[in-house]
Amino acid sequence: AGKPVLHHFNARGRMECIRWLLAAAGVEFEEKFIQSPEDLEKLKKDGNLMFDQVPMVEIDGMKLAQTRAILNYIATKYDLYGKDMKERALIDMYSEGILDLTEMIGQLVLCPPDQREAKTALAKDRTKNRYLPAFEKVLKSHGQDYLVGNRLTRVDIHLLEVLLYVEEFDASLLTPFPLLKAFKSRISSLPNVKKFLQPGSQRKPPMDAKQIQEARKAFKI
Ligand SMILES: N[C@@H](CCC(=O)N[C@@H](CS(=O)(=O)O)C(=O)NCC(=O)O)C(=O)O
Repeated sequence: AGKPVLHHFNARGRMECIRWLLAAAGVEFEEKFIQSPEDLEKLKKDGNLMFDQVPMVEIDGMKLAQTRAILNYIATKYDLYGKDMKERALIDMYSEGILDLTEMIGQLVLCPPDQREAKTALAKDRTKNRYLPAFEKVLKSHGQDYLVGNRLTRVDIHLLEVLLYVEEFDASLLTPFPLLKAFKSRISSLPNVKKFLQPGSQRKPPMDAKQIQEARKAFKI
C-alpha cells in the first residue's frame, strides 16, 4: 500500500494529532487540502466521508473518518499502543485527558469575546491545577522516560503536542513542573519528532481568530 493520504483543511483542526502520530512513527504521509467548499462537497458527493466530515485518512485501502478511530488504527499498526490490556487502558485514560485539555485550549480562540476572559482563566486553572499535575505525578511515580511501559507509545506524542500548545498559550504554566519540562525536551529530541519540529515539516502553525472565522465562513462549518 502507498503512503497514507490525509484529507483536511490546511490547518491544525482535528487532524494535527494524526499528523503528529504518523510523523513520530516515522511514517511519510500525503496531504490533500480542502481549499474550498467545492472540495468538501466533492469528497462528500464521491461518498468518501462516512459522516460528511473530515478528518479522513486513506490508509490500507480504507477511508477512515473519526479522529479517535484513525489514531487507534495508526497506534495499533505501528505498535504505539502498549503491550497488553492494562497498558492500553492507561494509554486511553491519559489520551482522553490530553484531548480534553487540547480541546479546552484550542477552543479559546473561537469563544465569543464576552466569554474569553472567564474561559481563559478556567483553562489556565485546569492546566495548572488538574492536567499538568496529573502527568507530573505519573512521571514521578515511576521515574521512567516514557509515560507507559517504559517505552514510546502514542500518549507520549499526544502529551508532547499538548505541552507545546500550553507553551504557546502561556509558557509560565509549565514552570512548576520540572519532570514535564524534562519530558518535553527528551521526546522533542527523538529523531522523528525532532524532524517534525523543524521548519518546513507538515506540522501546522496556530491560526488566529480572524483566519479561523474566515475559514469557517468559507467552508460553511
Ligand atoms: N467526531 C468527529 C468530528 C469531526 C468534525 O467535526 N469535523 C469538522 C471539521 S473540524 O471541525 O474538525 O475542523 C467537519 O468536517 N465539519 C463539516 C461538517 O460537519 O459538515 C472527529 O473526531 O473526527
